[in-house]
Amino acid sequence: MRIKHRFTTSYCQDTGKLHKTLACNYEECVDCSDHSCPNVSRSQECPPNCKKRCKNQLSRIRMNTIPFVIAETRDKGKSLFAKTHISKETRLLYYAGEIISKAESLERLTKYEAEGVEHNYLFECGQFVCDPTKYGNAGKYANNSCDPNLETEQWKIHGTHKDYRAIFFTAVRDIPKGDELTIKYDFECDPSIERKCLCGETICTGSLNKLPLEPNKRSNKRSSSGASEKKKAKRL
Ligand SMILES: C[S@@+](CC[C@H](N)C(=O)[O-])C[C@H]1O[C@@H](n2cnc3c(N)ncnc32)[C@H](O)[C@@H]1O
Repeated sequence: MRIKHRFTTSYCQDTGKLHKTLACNYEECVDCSDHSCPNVSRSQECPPNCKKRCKNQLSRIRMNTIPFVIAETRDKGKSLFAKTHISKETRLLYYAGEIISKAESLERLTKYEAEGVEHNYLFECGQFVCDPTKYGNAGKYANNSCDPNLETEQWKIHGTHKDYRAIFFTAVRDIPKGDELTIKYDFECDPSIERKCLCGETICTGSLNKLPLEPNKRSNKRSSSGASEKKKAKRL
């Protein structure tokens, strides 16, 4: 998997707005792999000059072996499949593509539609949008499921725009070899446009769009400002 991360001119013209993380020097933190690290607990990457054993170097770490392959499905185009057993909590992928403004993403959506591009790859990344349609990595082939085995997390990345959030795919359960790797899209778009979900799960909602919650299923839980809260990413 080669990561091609392109930043267009709309991105980060003002270097004063870069996100700079401080190195973690908390005594309780051993290797920045859990919430004893203040950066991990704020969902932000440590800087390159953090402690020697720092494991919170998300955008810089490369996997030795890629545990998935890209293959055709029967009715949903291409998808990702586990090449080996994947353990719960394995961070699999950094969603890479051109980083563009939200305004430009709307223009591109119209353009792609006119060009007959069959699939939508745009992903909201904080105040920006990641567009891997032409330049990106394997992340673009993750299909939707109503019972996904990957979750999407948003992280602040050292040295990128302060309002940009990188999207990572992480296994939410053990995934057997051969299983399709899926995320939940919750497309935020015109609800009058029907996007039929073909995930085949028994709990399938039938739609790729974000559906309004039924009143009795609404959670009373408030989003705390708790730093350890994982932030879900959004599809466009
Ligand atoms: C990010 S792409 C995924 C890769 C895509 N299958 C391909 O071949 O390039 C998203 C698109 O895949 C299709 N797709 C993904 N999951 C689907 C599902 N559960 N049911 C129907 N179509 C799906 C839709 O066309 C959607 O716009």
